[in-house]
Amino acid sequence: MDGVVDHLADERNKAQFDVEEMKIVWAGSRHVFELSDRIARLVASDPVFRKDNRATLSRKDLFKNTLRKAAHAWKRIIELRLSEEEASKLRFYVDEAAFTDLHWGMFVPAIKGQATEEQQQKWLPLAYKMQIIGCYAQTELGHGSNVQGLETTATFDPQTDEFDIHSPTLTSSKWWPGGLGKVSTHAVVYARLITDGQEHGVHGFIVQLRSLDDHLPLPGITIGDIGMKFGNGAYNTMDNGVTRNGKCVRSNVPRQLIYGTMVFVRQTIVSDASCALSRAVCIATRYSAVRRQFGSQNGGVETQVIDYKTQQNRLFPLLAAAYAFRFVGEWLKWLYTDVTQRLQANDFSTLPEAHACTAGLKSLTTTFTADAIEECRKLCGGHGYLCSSGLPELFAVYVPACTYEGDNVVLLLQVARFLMKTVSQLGSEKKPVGTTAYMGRVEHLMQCRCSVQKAEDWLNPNTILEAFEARTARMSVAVAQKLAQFANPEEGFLELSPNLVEASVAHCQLIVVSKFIEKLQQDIPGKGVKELLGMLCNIYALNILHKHLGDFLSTGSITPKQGSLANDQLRSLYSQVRPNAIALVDAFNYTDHYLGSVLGRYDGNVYPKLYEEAWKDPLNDSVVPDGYHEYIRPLLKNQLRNARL
Ligand SMILES: CCCCCCCC/C=C\C/C=C/C(=O)SCCNC(=O)CCNC(=O)[C@H](O)C(C)(C)COP(=O)(O)OP(=O)(O)OC[C@H]1O[C@@H](n2cnc3c(N)ncnc32)[C@H](O)[C@@H]1OP(=O)(O)O
Ligand SMILES: Cc1cc2nc3c(=O)[nH]c(=O)nc-3n(C[C@H](O)[C@H](O)[C@H](O)COP(=O)(O)OP(=O)(O)OC[C@H]3O[C@@H](n4cnc5c(N)ncnc54)[C@H](O)[C@@H]3O)c2cc1C
Repeated sequence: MDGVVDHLADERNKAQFDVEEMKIVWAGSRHVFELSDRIARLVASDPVFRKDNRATLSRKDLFKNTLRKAAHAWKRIIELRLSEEEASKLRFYVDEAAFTDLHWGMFVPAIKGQATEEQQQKWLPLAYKMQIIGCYAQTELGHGSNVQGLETTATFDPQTDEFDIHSPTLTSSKWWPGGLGKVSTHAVVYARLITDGQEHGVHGFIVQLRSLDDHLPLPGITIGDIGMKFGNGAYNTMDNGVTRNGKCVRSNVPRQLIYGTMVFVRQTIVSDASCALSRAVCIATRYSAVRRQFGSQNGGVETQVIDYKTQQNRLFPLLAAAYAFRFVGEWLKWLYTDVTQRLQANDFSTLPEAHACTAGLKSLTTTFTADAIEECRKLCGGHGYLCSSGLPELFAVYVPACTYEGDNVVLLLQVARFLMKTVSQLGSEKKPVGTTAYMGRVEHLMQCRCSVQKAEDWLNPNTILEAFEARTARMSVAVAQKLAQFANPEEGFLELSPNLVEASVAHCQLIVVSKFIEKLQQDIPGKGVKELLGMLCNIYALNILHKHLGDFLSTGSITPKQGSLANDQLRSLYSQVRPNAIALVDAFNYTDHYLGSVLGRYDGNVYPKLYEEAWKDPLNDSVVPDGYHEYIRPLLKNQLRNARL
């Protein structure tokens, strides 16, 4: 900030905690912080990675520019001999949806997780050196959610020792896979395995799509892009593809791990939610401190909009959620690593829980984040609607996360199946463990009474936890009892699916709250850091309680009076967080390049930069617009004539 006026300096001076230590907590470790900081600056200082022109480029120019960036990123990775961790951070800070996301994020993990040793030895070195580029081709035009309903077939021909991959219908065309449309040379294709005329369910196959010499599709394969997607710029940097296949390569697949790549990616999506959410919150918080409206007396300064309680009531729960998702993401990563190690030892016991947690938390965090980005746009008033605020593009790029890698409702129904199974086993030998361990105390949770008598009582983590556990246990048991009344359980499941989804949401919210509370039990150094995190944890929990008051009241988990006291406590917490708000978003350590927002600039110098940015629009290249002579002038002349008549 040398030589630059910091318009947010007063705000930064108000902070009551050690921001540098908070940065380490946010990053996860000092090592990750230092690495991220170094790579973020490297990307920000490289002109090839500029992204301020995305909204105005045509689809073709946008796409070519993405290819250029991806090639440049790879060049820098090789030149600088970056490690896998550094390379993945570099792609993260380049911040542009591209085929590389699918190559590194799904193709490589699918081979690592599902291919045999021999197949891995053949394909992984090629993929690691980007001598082949891969994608994940599961979804078809006719089926996405229902994976068992995929139509593409893979028929083994013993004579040639090959699999014939065939899309027999229009609806069996692979439709959506990122990178497939224009770039990928290979794909992991999901298809129904047929041997000796017998079907064996859906399996993954590594398929070569394009020639490595001239990039033309191999014989029998038709490929293209599926067309423009939501938002200008945004996800249109990605080629999402359609193929219809002819022939191809080899098999792999240990049966239980077919869905493993989805578990892996859902886990990464939870961490990613905290990134997208924190980014939107950082923009809205900084701008809310800069923006002033009303409240001036005797010509004095007006009120910063961040000081309005309504602004705090909308913004601070989002800030708290960014931290909450960060910590639950850390925990989920641990859970995923643990289940992977167990699977390698043929221990499948924790797979259902890992599936339920990744599916449920993916759903919860992406739904919340997509809504929150839109809320941040509104929190920035009119200027939030400008592309230069960074928020429209962030929303357009982020919102499909509610759909890809499993539609969020479909995923919650998976959690519901897991919950109902857990409830049905209560009282049996099989004791609930892990995230459902609280169900083991179901008798207590069904009748316990919340002890809160005054607002401060809501600051006790055990009180919060018990209220959340009682709410979830009671909702789950109630829907399980209703299900038991149906002669056909599947029919009951369909009929009661809205209730089941609500119970799943409650269960997932409980996981997030409990993991935040567990985080606070760790040793966290730095003046005031733990105190601030404690406030955010309480805001996250009490805001959910407030928003879902109906659940807590209808299950009798709390009384109306206790609900009202929770709200009083929330207001008090907002006042305590207020002086720390700017420092709490500074702790995300985002560069202005990564934020990509005039409103969220670190120095708060919003107005001159907004003005400057507006003049850069191509429409302002000429004072009189193209089209004046064809369309405006004749109109004006006609009006003149009409007026004379
Ligand atoms: C590091 C960088 C990361 C980069 C990330 C880049 C992101 C880029 C952006 C976009 C990429 C997007 C990619 C995609 O979208 S890929 C396509 C994703 N598709 C889906 O997610 C489809 C969703 N559908 C399903 O997952 C399933 O089919 C289903 C679970 C909804 C339906 O299953 P069901 O009807 O129950 O039947 P099954 O026979 O299929 O299941 C039986 C049994 O298996 C359990 N189970 C299901 N899924 C899993 C799983 N993933 N893991 C473990 N177990 C699973 C299921 O619960 C049943 O169990 P049971 O009740 O005990 O029998
Ligand atoms: C940007 C983007 C990138 C993608 N990238 C890839 C990729 O790389 N590779 C790939 O293979 N796929 C990819 N996909 C596809 C994606 O995985 C699917 O679109 C997703 O899984 C949802 O499936 P669907 O489209 O079949 O939705 P549908 O299942 O058709 O959903 C339509 C509606 O029906 C509801 N619904 C469906 N089933 C049920 C049920 N059982 N009970 C209640 N409601 C139900 C859903 O909630 C939703 O409201 C991508 C999609 C997008 C948007």
